[in-house]
Amino acid sequence: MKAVLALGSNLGSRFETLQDALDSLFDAPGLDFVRASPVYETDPVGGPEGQRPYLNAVVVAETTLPPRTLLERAQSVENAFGRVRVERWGPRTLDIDLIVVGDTVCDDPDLTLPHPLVHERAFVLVPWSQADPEGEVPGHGRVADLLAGLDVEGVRLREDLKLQGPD
Ligand SMILES: Nc1ncnc2c1ncn2[C@@H]1O[C@H](COP(=O)(O)OP(=O)(O)OP(=O)(O)O)[C@@H](O)[C@H]1O
Ligand SMILES: Nc1nc2c(c(=O)[nH]1)N=C(CO)CN2
Repeated sequence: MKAVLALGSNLGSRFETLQDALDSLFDAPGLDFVRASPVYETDPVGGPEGQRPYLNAVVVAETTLPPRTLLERAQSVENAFGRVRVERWGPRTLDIDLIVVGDTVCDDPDLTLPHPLVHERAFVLVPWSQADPEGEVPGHGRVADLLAGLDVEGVRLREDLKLQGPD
């Protein structure tokens, strides 16, 4: 089944972190790379004032893994790359969200699918629509239609940055 994962970083070497995270996600069996979106520089949504912009991208994959196993994989990659020792409890350099996993719908606090905020997040929907123009959010409809109602001004293509498929 198809899995769509969203990657974000707003601290440290943001692009390097995204590329390393992508490579690690596909380092073990059960998850096959299909396509990475372009990279976008995006205004932070929510959170504390004065944050740096994020780099965001979306990865489309095929998986045989159950959604929870995929979440564990994503979390272990987050833990491997996701913290810098700037300060204790310092902010994360990497966030990986599961956006959709096939047509799985679940409403557990540990794993909500589709991701509960995807339909309002231009920083996910813009890259997703580029990587997968036919994408759909179960229960919400086509990515392209969801995007039509959103303000995309804070989401800027970084043509100079391109994620490679996993080594
Ligand atoms: N679809 C999902 N993808 C990733 N994590 C999820 C999902 N649904 C629920 N979670 C849970 O959310 C928690 C992650 O919280 P975290 O602090 O990373 O939120 P966040 O990524 O900062 O915020 P947001 O959820 O708004 O993107 C994890 O404990 C995880 O179990
Ligand atoms: N632009 C942008 N804003 C965010 C992001 C993100 O990835 N990009 N992630 C968040 C928590 O998951 C909160 N806000």
